[in-house]
Amino acid sequence: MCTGLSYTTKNHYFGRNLDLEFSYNEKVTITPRNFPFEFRRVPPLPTHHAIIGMATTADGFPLYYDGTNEKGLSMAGLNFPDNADYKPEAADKTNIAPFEFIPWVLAQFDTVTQVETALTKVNLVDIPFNDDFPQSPLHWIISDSDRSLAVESVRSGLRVYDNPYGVLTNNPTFDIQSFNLNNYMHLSTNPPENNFSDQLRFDTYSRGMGAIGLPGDLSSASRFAKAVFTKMNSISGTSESESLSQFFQILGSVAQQRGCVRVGGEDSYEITIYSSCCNTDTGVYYYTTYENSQITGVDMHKVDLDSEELVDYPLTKGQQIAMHN
Ligand SMILES: C[C@H](CCC(=O)NCCS(=O)(=O)O)[C@H]1CC[C@H]2[C@@H]3[C@H](O)C[C@@H]4C[C@H](O)CC[C@]4(C)[C@H]3C[C@H](O)[C@]12C
Repeated sequence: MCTGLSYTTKNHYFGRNLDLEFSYNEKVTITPRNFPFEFRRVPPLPTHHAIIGMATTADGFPLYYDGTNEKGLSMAGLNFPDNADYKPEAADKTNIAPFEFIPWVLAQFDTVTQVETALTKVNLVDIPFNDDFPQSPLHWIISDSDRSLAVESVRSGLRVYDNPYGVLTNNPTFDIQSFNLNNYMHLSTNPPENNFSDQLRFDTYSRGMGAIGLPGDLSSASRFAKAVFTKMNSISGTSESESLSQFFQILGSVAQQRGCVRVGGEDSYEITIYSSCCNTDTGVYYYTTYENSQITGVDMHKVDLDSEELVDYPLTKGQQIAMHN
């Protein structure tokens, strides 16, 4: 399971939790403007926008999980098992393989609205990267500082939804996730009032009772409701420290602790492998990992963005403890 998030204070921030039981050796990866992007079915992009994000590089190609370009456009792929349905090549369409989708979008577009127009021609074609990296069932959140989309290639075709929450988790499809929120409209950040019966007296014995009923389990439908509630009610100052802290707190509200979600075998548990938060205005990509609560940052503008070579930074994974004595 995963959770993607877009959040605006003075600057715009975009990131995600990556929840999985193993790692593909992902690194913070910068693709500079002259890295030659080649695609399977559409023309290459020898020059393009620079990108920073989390990726596994294979055969020299950056397989992005999430990323932001130098114009502030961002995109993340999240698991979408049994619903993702990629198509055969179509002659009248722009045929993009799923693993190319993030690079193809971030390489050339500046805004969500531009992407939305381009998506009317896009066909997510069923071409895997190679035998070592078979097809992933994904859907995507695409955001800028103004708006977000959810993009899903399902049996009935490519579905592009306006995403007013700036949140994406996993199954079910985005229309059902949105509909489910109707069940939570009674939740409040204020103390509850007695609508139960005027013949009974109740005691608001604890703070937070207005949101009793907000799910706390780790299923994707529950994480969606929880992340939307937390984000929509989120209040923070506008400094970098306050904004970043709030962003990681929202992601923390739906993080996965080892032991709570068993997958497959005896000792296999899904955990939040990393949480990321990119300041999309400054191009600084911040992350924490399961065992490294200290925020680590990479500034895309500190490398030569006109070069042709990928630059990557292995994750700092152990705790960085600041001792007082
Ligand atoms: C599984 C990851 C999403 C996290 C998530 O939702 N996990 C929940 C798993 S489950 O529902 O509970 O089973 C996704 C996000 C990005 C994906 C990766 C990126 O798409 C980049 C490449 C793409 C290649 O086709 C496959 C390997 C891969 C390296 C992908 C592996 C995997 O599918 C990733 C890492």
